Amino acid sequence: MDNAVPAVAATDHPVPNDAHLPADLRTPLRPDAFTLSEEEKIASISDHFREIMTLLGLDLNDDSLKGTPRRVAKMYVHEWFRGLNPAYQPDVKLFDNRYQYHQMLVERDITLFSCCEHHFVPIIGKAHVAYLPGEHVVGLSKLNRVVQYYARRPQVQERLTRQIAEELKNTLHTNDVAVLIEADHLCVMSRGVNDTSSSTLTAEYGGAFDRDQALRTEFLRLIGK
Ligand SMILES: Nc1nc2c(ncn2[C@@H]2O[C@H](COP(=O)(O)OP(=O)(O)OP(=O)(O)O)[C@@H](O)[C@H]2O)c(=O)[nH]1
Ligand SMILES: [Zn+2]
Repeated sequence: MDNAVPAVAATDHPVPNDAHLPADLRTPLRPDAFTLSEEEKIASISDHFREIMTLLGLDLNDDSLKGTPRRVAKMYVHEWFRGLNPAYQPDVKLFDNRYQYHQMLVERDITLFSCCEHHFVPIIGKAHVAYLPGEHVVGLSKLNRVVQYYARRPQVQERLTRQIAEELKNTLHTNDVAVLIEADHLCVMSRGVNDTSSSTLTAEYGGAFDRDQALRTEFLRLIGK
């Protein structure tokens, strides 16, 4: 269950997030990012969100509104931004490639829900990932979990794309990885330019996908591009 919350405090995992990624790909975090427990973060975010609602002029005594600050705080910590907490880093299991399957494996149309770090509104789309198996194959759902872990943070699409690709290279022990993301940014659709028809595509190609145009073309064909 993606949204299940393990009974651990953030302080149980005081390792810096993304330490295994190249420095330019790490989500910018404060050194004290993991000193508060999840419950302490929820309590404090809730207080601050109550203040925002009050400043907007809303009456927090209203039956429908009074639970909103804590609702939003829980949503931020447990759902939208759970990927900031290394406790939720997926445990990716590899299996021996007993079948000697060495062609491309594509996991396409992975549901992607993220949040624009400039406006804190949703980014909604799909990720398509592919790799060339060597000695090992990966459990399929783990590809979706890696996408979701990095998506559930304040993001820009370019960094998200490269974080997923880098993580897959590390865990699958191969550079032969492709990631393509197509997404709608609510900051573009619902405000600012108010464009509801444009969408954003980003791609990262590693190893053979970078070198071999035919392989890239095949990947794009398999995901329907
Ligand atoms: N490169 C990139 N830009 C993004 C992403 N998400 C949002 N943005 C852009 O971030 C930019 C922030 O620009 P600003 O000019 O500071 O913000 P703004 O005044 O709200 O800009 P407008 O959206 O044009 O109204 C905007 O152009 C957004 O479209 C993303 O994933 N990648
Ligand atoms: Zn935005």
